[in-house]
Amino acid sequence: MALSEAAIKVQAALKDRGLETPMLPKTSTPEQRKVKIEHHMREILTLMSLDLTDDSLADTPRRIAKMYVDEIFSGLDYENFPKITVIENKMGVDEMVRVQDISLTSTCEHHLVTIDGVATVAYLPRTKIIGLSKINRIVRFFSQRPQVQERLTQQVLVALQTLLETKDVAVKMDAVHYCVKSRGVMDSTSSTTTTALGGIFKSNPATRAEFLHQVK
Ligand SMILES: Nc1nc2c(ncn2[C@@H]2O[C@H](COP(=O)(O)OP(=O)(O)OP(=O)(O)O)[C@@H](O)[C@H]2O)c(=O)[nH]1
Ligand SMILES: [Zn+2]
Repeated sequence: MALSEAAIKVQAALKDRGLETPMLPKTSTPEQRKVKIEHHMREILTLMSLDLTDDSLADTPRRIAKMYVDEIFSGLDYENFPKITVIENKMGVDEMVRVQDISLTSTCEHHLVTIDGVATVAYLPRTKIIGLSKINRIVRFFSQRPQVQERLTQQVLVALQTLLETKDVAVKMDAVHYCVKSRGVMDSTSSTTTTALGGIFKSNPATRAEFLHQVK
C-alpha cells in the first residue's frame, strides 16, 4: 500500500529533526511479522515454564503478536498513519484552538509496559485548520509505538507543525509510567509532565502562559 502524502511529509520532517523513532526498514508484511512474533512469544513463555497446552494460555502467543502488530505498536508502520483532513482557513480564525484531556496510552520502550496519561494540544491557525478528531488520532498514532514520553511529545508537535504549516503548536502530556509504578521503584503516586512548545508558544510569554495555565 502506498503511504499517504501526510504520512510521507510527517516522516520526512521527523527524520530531518532527528526525532524519528529508531527503526529499521520493513522487510515483511504485517501478517508475516505476526507469524514470527507468535513463534518467538511461544518460546519466551515456554522458557518461563508456562504450559501452553492449557486452554487459557494456548492462544496467548498469537494474541500478543496480533496486539503488537495491529494495536499497541501499529504506529511503527506509516501505512497506519491516520487519514488527515486539513482545510483552508477561509474564515480567518486566529485565536488559539485547544484540545484537552486527550487520552493517551503508550508503551515505555525500556520495559515495554504501559504509559497511561492525557495530552493537551493547541495551535494558532495560520493558513490551515485540521479536523479536531485528527489531533486525537495523531496523538494515538505516535502513542502506538514503544516510546519515551519526551520523544512522543515532540513527535506530535512536529507532525502537527508539518500538517498545519505553522510553528505555532503546543503539546503537553501528563502520564503515569507503569515501569515506575508496578516494578522498579514501585512509586504509585508520581506522574511525569512533558511539554513541547513551538513558535509563538515558545517565544511569547503570554501565549505560553495562556496555554500552560489553562491546562489542568
Ligand atoms: N526520560 C525518560 N525515562 C524513562 C521513560 N520511561 C522509562 N524511563 C526510564 O528509563 C530508565 C531505564 O533505566 P535503567 O537503569 O536502564 O533500567 P532499570 O534498571 O530497569 O531501572 P529502574 O526503573 O530504576 O529499576 C528508568 O529510569 C526509567 O524510569 C520516559 O518516557 N522518559
Ligand atoms: Zn520503562
